[in-house]
Amino acid sequence: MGTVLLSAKNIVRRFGGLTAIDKVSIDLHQGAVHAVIGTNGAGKSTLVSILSGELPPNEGSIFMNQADITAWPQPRRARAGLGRSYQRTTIFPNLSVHENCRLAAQANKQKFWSWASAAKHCAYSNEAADRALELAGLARDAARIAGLLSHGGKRQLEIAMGLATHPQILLLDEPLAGMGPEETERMLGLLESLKSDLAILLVEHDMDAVFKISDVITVMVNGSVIAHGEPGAIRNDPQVQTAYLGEEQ
Ligand SMILES: Nc1ncnc2c1ncn2[C@@H]1O[C@H](COP(=O)(O)OP(=O)(O)OP(=O)(O)O)[C@@H](O)[C@H]1O
Repeated sequence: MGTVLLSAKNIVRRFGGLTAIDKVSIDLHQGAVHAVIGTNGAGKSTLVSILSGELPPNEGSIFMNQADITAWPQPRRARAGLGRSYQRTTIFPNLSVHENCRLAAQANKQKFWSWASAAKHCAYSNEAADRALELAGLARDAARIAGLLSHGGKRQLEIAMGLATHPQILLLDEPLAGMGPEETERMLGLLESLKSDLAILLVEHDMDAVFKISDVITVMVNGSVIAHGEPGAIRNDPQVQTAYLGEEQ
């Protein structure tokens, strides 16, 4: 695995009396898909929100390329190369696929003079959108109205919108939710093709997909990490089998 691009150390997050994240540490490496799995309510989405900067941790630190970004708000992290996709679809359904990507690129690169120029004339964001659609396998759908894409196509578009911001790190929260087998295969192929340049964090309930695509897996139960390692080791870990995989079977 490549360099550590994002590192979180001893993260704690409480909601009132509930400790949703309890001293969780995680390193995301370039060229690797790092899955975080766990039972419902284990704290996976909370962890993603803390890494992306949408929620502050109560304790712990987050580093990106060795800079301490714990106090950075979400837009600053995004500009520095931290992209995320969401559990719910977040596209603009009435705009074209290309326009969605262009706006994502433009929003991430706001300059004070951009208020005065029409977005469609912005060369930077047009190029970023072209590149993202090419990478995400959506170039042929650029002119289609986003709301008319299939469910899988919309999830692909969300990844393309993330890519339009030129991320180094991509945080994906259940990108396979609601997908059929063919769409899942396509998405896994896409993640595989993207991963050499990126560090990818994948929160996902589809265990077949997780074990197929991940280089490293972290298993969470009730806010704590109970195991961390390569897929083979995780599959055979008795504690994981009891706490989580056994429950699935
Ligand atoms: N904003 C909030 N306010 C209060 N409690 C919250 C909030 N967000 C999450 N929680 C609680 O924190 C715990 C962790 O939730 P989280 O959504 O991170 O789990 P998860 O592992 O992503 O679950 P799932 O797999 O069901 O999406 C849960 O008990 C949840 O109810």
